[in-house]
Amino acid sequence: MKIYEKAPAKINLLLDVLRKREDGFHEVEMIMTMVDLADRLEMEELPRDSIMISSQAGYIPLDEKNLAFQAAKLIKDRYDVRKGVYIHLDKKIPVAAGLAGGSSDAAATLRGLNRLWGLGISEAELCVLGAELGSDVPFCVTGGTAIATGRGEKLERISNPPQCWVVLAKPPINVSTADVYGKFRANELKQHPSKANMLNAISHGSFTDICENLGNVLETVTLQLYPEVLQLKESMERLGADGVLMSGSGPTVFGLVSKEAKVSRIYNGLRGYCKEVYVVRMLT
Ligand SMILES: C[C@](O)(CO)[C@H](O)COP(=O)(O)OP(=O)(O)OC[C@H]1O[C@@H](n2ccc(N)nc2=O)[C@H](O)[C@@H]1O
Ligand SMILES: Nc1ncnc2c1ncn2[C@@H]1O[C@H](COP(=O)(O)OP(=O)(O)OP(=O)(O)O)[C@@H](O)[C@H]1O
Repeated sequence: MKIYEKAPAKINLLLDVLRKREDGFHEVEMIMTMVDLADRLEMEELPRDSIMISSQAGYIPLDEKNLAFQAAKLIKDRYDVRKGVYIHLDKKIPVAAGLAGGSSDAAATLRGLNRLWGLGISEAELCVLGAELGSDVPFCVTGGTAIATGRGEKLERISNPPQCWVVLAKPPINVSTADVYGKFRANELKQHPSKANMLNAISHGSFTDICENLGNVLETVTLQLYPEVLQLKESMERLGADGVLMSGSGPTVFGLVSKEAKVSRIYNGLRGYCKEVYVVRMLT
């Protein structure tokens, strides 16, 4: 039997860091949602007890370093499954982009193998397993729109923001999440984004207020390290996006756009100097 799972990319509408914890992670407050740029995973049982990964993307690891491999191994070990699986990853989400591509593949693997092997694991338990693989994985298991706290693994589901266009642009640089958190200084922060205002905007379905209250404190690090990310933000604003923010630790910048008529102008303007530009919809 073959099964398929979609692994969508996430964006952070709000990302605040409260403090560094004793375990080295940071206590965060985030509001996350999904967009319809997605990897596609195909999973098929193997006649022997092993995990095999393939992908059309030549630039990701296909061994135990792959997050989908790690997810398959975790679920096999924890539930004592003595079966093998072949997983093909059709990568569409850019890698190391701040869009949780690897985390979403891991989450899709957990959901898919739960189905393929009929394990009957609850979504809450899949999230607990996911947290062992990475801070963004639990949110990728549930999807939707959520407030994420703790190191990102504690989730509270909220209503989806109103539908809009999302233009994603990734400059050709690789940003390490660990490096960005490592350089972040909470005590030097002048302003925190307002979670209350963003929640109010989402609950009222106010696109304008959502755009006004976007905020990501990790921009203080990534924009300093990589001025091209700041330039990309400025270009997107100049080209007419309604709200612009860096996603996660970057370097991808997203622009929220309400009117379809504006989208092609922004896309064409960015494509002049940025090769990786995507126009997608919010997943609602
Ligand atoms: C930037 C975000 O993508 C926003 O959604 C996440 O906070 C990061 O999620 P992630 O990539 O799944 O992160 P993990 O794989 O768990 O951690 C990578 C590294 O980022 C740092 N890290 C991550 C999450 C967190 N709350 N505090 C941290 O300090 C740690 O140094 C960790 O070693
Ligand atoms: N299935 C996978 N897809 C993409 N990258 C993977 C995968 N498995 C492991 N990796 C490795 O993980 C690293 C981060 O890739 P990923 O695309 O998940 O980053 P990201 O979008 O910045 O994630 P996040 O937003 O959660 O920080 C890369 O160095 C990549 O080689």
